[in-house]
Amino acid sequence: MYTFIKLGGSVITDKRGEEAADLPVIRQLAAELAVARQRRPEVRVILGHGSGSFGHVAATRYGVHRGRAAGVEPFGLAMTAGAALRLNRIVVEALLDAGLPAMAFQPSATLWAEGGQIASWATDHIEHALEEGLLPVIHGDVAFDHQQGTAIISTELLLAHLALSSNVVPNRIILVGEDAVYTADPRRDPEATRIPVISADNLATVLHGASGSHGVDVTGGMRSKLELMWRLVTTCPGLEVQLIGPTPGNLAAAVSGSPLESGTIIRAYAPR
Ligand SMILES: Nc1ncnc2c1ncn2[C@@H]1O[C@H](COP(=O)(O)OP(=O)(O)OP(=O)(O)O)[C@@H](O)[C@H]1O
Ligand SMILES: C=C(C)CCOP(=O)(O)O
Repeated sequence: MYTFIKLGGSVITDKRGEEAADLPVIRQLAAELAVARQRRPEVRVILGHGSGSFGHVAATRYGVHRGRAAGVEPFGLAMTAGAALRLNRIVVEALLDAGLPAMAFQPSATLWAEGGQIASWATDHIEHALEEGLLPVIHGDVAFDHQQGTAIISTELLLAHLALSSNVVPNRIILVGEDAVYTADPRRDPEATRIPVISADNLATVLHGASGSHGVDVTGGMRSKLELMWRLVTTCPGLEVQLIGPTPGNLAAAVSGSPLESGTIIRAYAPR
C-alpha cells in the first residue's frame, strides 16, 4: 500500500505573489519527509506538489486552462509548462538535499486530457521507480487536450488517476495545505471552526462552506478538492484522506501514522 502526499501550492509558494517559492517551508517539509522515511521505511510514497504562484499565474495569463477558446499560443503553453517545472526543480532539489531519492516525472510528457480531465496517462515509469526504491515526484501541469486543445491538470487529478487507474493503490492521501477544512473559508470568516472529520453525515454541509482559493488559481480551490477526494474515498475501500497544515512536525507525524490534534480526516467507512 502506498501513501500519496500533495504539498499544496498555497504552502510552498505565496499565492498572492508571482513565482514566490517559500524555500524555508519547502526545506522543512523535505526534512520531515526524510525523518518519516527513516522511522517507517516500509511506507512507500508518491509525492505530488501544486503549482501555486508559478503555474497558476502563468496559466491565468495565457488562458491554458481554457484551451482553444482562449486562443492559447504555443508560447503561452510553453511558458506555463516552464513555470510549473521551475517550481518542480526547486522542490526536487530540496528533497535531494534532505537525502531523499527524489526523481521528477513530468506528467505532460505522457498524459492526454479530454475536456480538462485525464483521458490517459502512461504511469509505468512511476510504478517502476517505486519498485526501484525511488521517491517519484509529480506536479500539477499543463496538458494536451483532445477536445479543448490545452488544459491544466491539478495534482489532485493526477493522484486520483493513480489511485483509480494504475497499479499503485493508496491507503492514505495526505494533503498539506490549509491547516484543516473549516465551516467556512477561514481566511474570510474569523468565526469559521475546524471540521475534524468529513463523512457521509456532514458532507453536504461541509461542501456548502467550502469555496475557492485566496490566490490566483485555475483548478478550483477547496471545494473542487473536497469533491474529488470524496469521490476517491467512496471508490477506494479503506482509503483515508488527511488534510494538514505545514506546522513543523505535522508531516512527519502524519506520514508515520501518529495521531494529530489538528487537521481534517475524510473517510467514507468507519475506522477498523
Ligand atoms: N471551508 C474551507 N476550509 C478551508 N479552506 C478553505 C475553505 N473554503 C475555501 N478555502 C480556501 O481554500 C484554499 C486552499 O485551496 P488551494 O487550491 O489554494 O490550495 P493548494 O492545493 O495548496 O493550492 P495549489 O492548487 O496551488 O496547489 C485557501 O485559500 C483557503 O482559504
Ligand atoms: C497551474 C498548473 C500548471 C498546475 C496546477 O496544479 P495544482 O496546483 O495542483 O492545482
